[in-house]
Amino acid sequence: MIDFKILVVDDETEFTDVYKIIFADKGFDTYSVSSGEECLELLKDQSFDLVITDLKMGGMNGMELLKAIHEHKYNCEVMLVTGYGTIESAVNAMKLGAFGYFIKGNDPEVLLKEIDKLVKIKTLEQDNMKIRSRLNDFNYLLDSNSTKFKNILKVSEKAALSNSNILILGESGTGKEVIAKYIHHVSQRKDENFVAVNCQIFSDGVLESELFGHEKGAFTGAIERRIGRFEEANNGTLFLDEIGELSLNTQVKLLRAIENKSFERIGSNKNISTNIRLISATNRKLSEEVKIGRFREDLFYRINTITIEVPSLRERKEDIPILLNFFLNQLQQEMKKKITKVEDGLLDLLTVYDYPGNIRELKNIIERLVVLADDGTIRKRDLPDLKMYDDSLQSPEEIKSLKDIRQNAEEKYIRNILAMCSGNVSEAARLMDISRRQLFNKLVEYDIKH
Ligand SMILES: Nc1ncnc2c1ncn2[C@@H]1O[C@H](COP(=O)(O)OP(=O)(O)OP(=O)(O)O)[C@@H](O)[C@H]1O
Repeated sequence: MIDFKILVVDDETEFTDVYKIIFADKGFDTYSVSSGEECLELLKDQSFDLVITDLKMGGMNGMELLKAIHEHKYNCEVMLVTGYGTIESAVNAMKLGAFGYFIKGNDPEVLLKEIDKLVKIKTLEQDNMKIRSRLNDFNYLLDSNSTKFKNILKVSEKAALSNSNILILGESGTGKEVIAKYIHHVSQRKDENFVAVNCQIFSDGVLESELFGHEKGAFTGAIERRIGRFEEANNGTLFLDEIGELSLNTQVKLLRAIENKSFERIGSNKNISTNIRLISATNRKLSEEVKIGRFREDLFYRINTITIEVPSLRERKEDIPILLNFFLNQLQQEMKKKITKVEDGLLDLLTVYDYPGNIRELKNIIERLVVLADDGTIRKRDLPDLKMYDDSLQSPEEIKSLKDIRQNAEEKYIRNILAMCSGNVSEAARLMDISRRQLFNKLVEYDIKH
C-alpha cells in the first residue's frame, strides 16, 4: 500500500466504484462518498492527500466543494472530473487552486500520471521535513578549539561507522547525550529513531516495562499494550543514560537482550528480535563499580566495545568564548531579545570559573545574563555569584590574613543564601539565624545589592 489517501466524490456510484478499483489496484488507500457535503464531514475527522470530485453533482457541486476545502484550509489537493461540455469550468477551477482536472471517458492512465506527480511531491516534502527535523534536532556546537574535544569528535565519527556498542563517560553536563546524538546523526542509522532513556528516573519495574514494553494485563495498571524503547529504537540507536544506576536485576535482563539481540515484552512469551546500536553513558567510574560488585562485569564488556571520555569544561576552557557566542545566538532567538554587547571583563570572569556543572551550568549562567540584560548588554553584575569567580583567581601562594579569609567566606555565604531566597532579605536572615538589621549591616559592609 502506498502512503497516499484518495477520496472520490461522485453521486454516480458506478463511477466511484470504477475509480476505487483502479486506485486500489495501484496500491492507493481509496475511499468514496456520494456528495460534497459528505466529503466535508469526512474531512473533519480524517485527512486525505487528494480529493477527486465530479464537477456536476446534486447539492454542492465540485467547484463549491473546492472552495469549501480551501476555506477550511484542509491540507489536501483537489482534482475535478468533468465531461467535455464543462471543460471551461474545470479550467476556472484550476485558477481557483485545483491541482488538475480529468475528462470523463479519457484513458485513466492520464489521471494516474497526475496522481503520480502528487505522490512524488508528497514524498519530497516528507523527505525535506525529515532532513529539517534532523537539523533542528541537532542544534549543538561542534566547533572546538580544544585538541581533546576535537579528538572526541573524530573518535565519534569513526565509531559511528561501526555497529559497535559505545560507552560515553564524563562528568554530568559535559554533553554526553549530545555526543550520542552526534554519533547517531553521522551513522547509517540516521534516518531511524534515536531513543533516549534515562535509567535513573525510573524505579526498577517501571524501567523494565519502559525498555521492553508490556502486554495488556501483564501487571496491575497495564491497561493496554505498550511498545518498549527497544522496539521503538529498532534499526536505530538506543541511548541509555545513567546506565550506572541500573539495578543488578535489570542489568541481567539488559545483558540477555543485548546478547540474544532479542527480548520479550513483559507478560508475553513471544520473542521479538531487535537490531539496535546501544550507546550508554554514565558519570560514574564503571570499572570501579565492577570491582565493588555494583555493576556486572559481563555487561560492562558488552557495552563498552568503544569508550569515549568527554572532557569537563574546565579541561576545554578555550571553547568558552565560542560556546558563549553559540548560546547567545540560540537564546536571542528563543527569547526574542537582542544582545549586541558583552560587557568588558565578563568573558574573563566566565573563563576563570571552573564549572562543576560543565556546559549545562555555563548555559544556565548565560541564560540568566540574557534574561537580566538591558540595553542589549550582558553584564558582570548579573552573574549569579560574582565572588566565586574571583575566588578561583586566588593562587594558593597568596597568603591572606585570617580576617580577610573570614570576611571572604562570610560574603560568599551571604550572597549564596540571598540567591537561594531570590533576594528575600527576611527569609535569608531567618535561614542564617541573624536579625534583618544585622543582615542589612552586612549587605552595606560588603556592598551587596539585593
Ligand atoms: N556541544 C554542545 N553544544 C550546545 N549545547 C551543548 C553542547 N554540549 C552540551 N550542551 C548542553 O549542555 C547541557 C548538558 O548536555 P547533556 O545532557 O548532553 O550532558 P550529559 O553529559 O549527558 O549530562 P548528564 O550526565 O547530566 O545526563 C544540555 O542542555 C546541552 O544542550
